[in-house]
Order: sequence, then C-alpha cells, then structure tokens
Amino acid sequence: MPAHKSVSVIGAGAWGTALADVAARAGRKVTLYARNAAHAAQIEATRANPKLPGVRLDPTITVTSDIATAADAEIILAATPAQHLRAAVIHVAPHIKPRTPVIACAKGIEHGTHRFMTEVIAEAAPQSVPAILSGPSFADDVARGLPTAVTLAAQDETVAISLVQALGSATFRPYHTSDVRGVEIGGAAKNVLAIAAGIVVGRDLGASALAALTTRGFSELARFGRACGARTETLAGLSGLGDLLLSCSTAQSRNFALGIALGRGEAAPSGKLAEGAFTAPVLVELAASRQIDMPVSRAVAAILAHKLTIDDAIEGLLTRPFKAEG
Ligand SMILES: NC(=O)C1=CN([C@@H]2O[C@H](COP(=O)(O)OP(=O)(O)OC[C@H]3O[C@@H](n4cnc5c(N)ncnc54)[C@H](OP(=O)(O)O)[C@@H]3O)[C@@H](O)[C@H]2O)C=CC1
Ligand SMILES: O=C(CO)COP(=O)(O)O
Repeated sequence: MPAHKSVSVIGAGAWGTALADVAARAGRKVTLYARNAAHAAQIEATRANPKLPGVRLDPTITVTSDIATAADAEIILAATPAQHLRAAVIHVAPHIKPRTPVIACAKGIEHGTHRFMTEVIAEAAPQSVPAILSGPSFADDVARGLPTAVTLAAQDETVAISLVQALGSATFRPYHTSDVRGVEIGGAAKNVLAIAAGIVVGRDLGASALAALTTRGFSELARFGRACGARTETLAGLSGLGDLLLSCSTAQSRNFALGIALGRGEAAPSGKLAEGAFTAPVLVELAASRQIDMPVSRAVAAILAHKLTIDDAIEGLLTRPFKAEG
C-alpha cells in the first residue's frame, strides 16, 4: 500500500488534466488546480477540458482554483509550461507541508537563470522534495488509457520508488531513477531536436535524412547530458532516446508540428505550446558556456531567432567537416 494517498496537480492544461486522470486511475484522491476560477468551474461542471478535447475527467477528481485547497495533498505535480513553473511553485509553496514531493512535469530549462526544472522547484519551495517525471507520453494517449512508460526521478531513490507506487498503473508505467539531471535534460533537449526533425519532414528531405537527424540529435543530447553529469543509461532510456524517438516521428508532437510548418514556410500552428522554441536559446547558451558542440540545436535556435534561413542551416549542417562518429 503506497504511503501517499492524495495528489494535487497544479496547471489544468492538457498534461495536467491527463496526469490528474492517471493519479485517479492509480487510486489516489486527486485535486486539479486551474488558476482561472471560471476555467476551474467549467471543468468541474462539464468534466471536460477544452485543452484535452474528447477526454472525460475521472468522476472522483475535484477541480479548484483555490491554491490552499490544492496544496493540501501528499504529492504535488507541477504541470505548467517550463517558463511558468517558478511562478506556479512560488504560489503554492507557502501552503505545502514540509518534505512534500513536488514533481516537475514540464520539459524545459528556465530562461535567464539557466535552471533545470528541479532546481527551480528547490529554489521556489525550499521545504519541498523536488522530483521529475518525463518520458514518451502524449497527454491524449495517457488520458485515453493507452499504454505508456515514463521515468520518474528523485535524488533519493526511495522517494522515487514511493512516487512510482503512488502514480503507476497497468497503463501508466513509471520507471524510477535517482538520475534527476539525466531525466530533465532528455525532456528539455528532445523538444528542440523535434523541431529540427519536423523541419526535415516539412522540407521533404526524406526518411533517410530524418533518421540521420534524429540519430545525430541524440548524439548531441547525450554529449550535453554527460557533460552535465547525467548517466548514459538515462539518456538512452525513456526520458531521453525514448521521448526523442516519439517526438521526432509524429505530428502529434507540437514541436515536430512546428518544425513541419517552418520547413514548409508556413505559419506556426496557433495556440499550441511548443516548448522547444523556448528551450532552444537557453540550451544553446548552456552548451556554449560548457564548450559542448550542439550543431542541430544551434541551427534550430538561429532559425527561430530569424538569424539563419532554413536553407542556410541545412547547407551548414551538410558541409560540416567529416569526422569520427560519436
Ligand atoms: N501535452 C503533452 O502531451 C505533454 C506535455 N508535457 C509538458 O507539460 C508542460 C505543460 O504542457 P501542456 O499541459 O501540454 O500545456 P497547455 O498549454 O495545454 O497547458 C498549460 C497550462 O498551464 C497553466 N498555467 C500556466 N501558468 C500557470 C501558473 N502560474 N499556475 C497555474 N497554472 C498555470 C495554463 O493555465 P491558463 O489556461 O490559465 O493559461 C494552462 O492550463 C510542458 O512543459 C510540456 O512540455 C509533457 C508531456 C506530455
Ligand atoms: O513531451 C511530449 C511527449 O512525450 C509532448 O510532445 P510535444 O510537447 O511536442 O507535443
């Protein structure tokens, strides 16, 4: 019997709503927090969230816009976009009990501070126990109960194990690890690389080019991860390679879809969060500060900043000197 009975999810977007369902399915008492009172009331009344169309909220989930009510839980899942994580955790922090696990569910790196997601939580809620959940899992698949597997990391592996026990079910299978840094780097970097993969598809460069881009993308993700102290097995696991493969293979990924639009010279899909667009400049800054070569991510950041055309970026990548693989 898991020790944690109650779970609150901060952020009622697509992912927060899917995770609330996951926790309810695992038998927890679940509260979903929407910062907008009208949105909270609408979700509570209709049992549906326009951010996750076609999904019915588990009947046992309570929806609230009251942060003190949301904070009264044994586990907090923080499911806002990465650049909003600090504000969300600062808001809930005064109300949470000491040593409450706060699990980052966002994939990104904070602008300005260059902080990874669990570092943001540690600063915003110093009395909490930060953790991170990441891996190949679309909100829609998860909410519909399709089988998914993710990685759940906390510095203390026994904490990670207890969180897995509290959230896991037959169709949502978290694997535990203490390699927090590895998990947060995989989730952040794969979004940037998914934009590049989408560009390859949008430009009709062919399936061989897509495989080459994805593989070279993984090579730079792993290079960056190892330089930051991540373990190779984590980078090659669900939250690294696994999520990269998912996000570089289907337009169900918003980052991949953004890349396709860019590659075709079309406008970005409107109203869709593509975290990679926010992560790209920070990832490139961090890599440069550590002298880590990330040519694909650098090209994505330059394209998004309108400093490089797509054709010039492709030519630049294709005319790099030949070298040993690695
Ligand atoms: N969607 C997916 O399939 C997956 C998403 N993720 C990650 O989850 C994160 C969120 O993505 P997703 O849910 O899809 O995004 P959405 O755009 O669907 O939703 C984001 C939600 O965050 C809320 N929010 C923003 N700031 C705050 C705040 N300060 N306090 C409380 N709520 C806040 C927004 O509220 P409001 O409506 O009021 O603006 C909105 O409901 C991203 O980092 C993404 O990479 C990870 C795995 C899968
Ligand atoms: O992280 C995700 C799947 O694991 C969701 O991907 P997108 O944010 O690109 O839609």
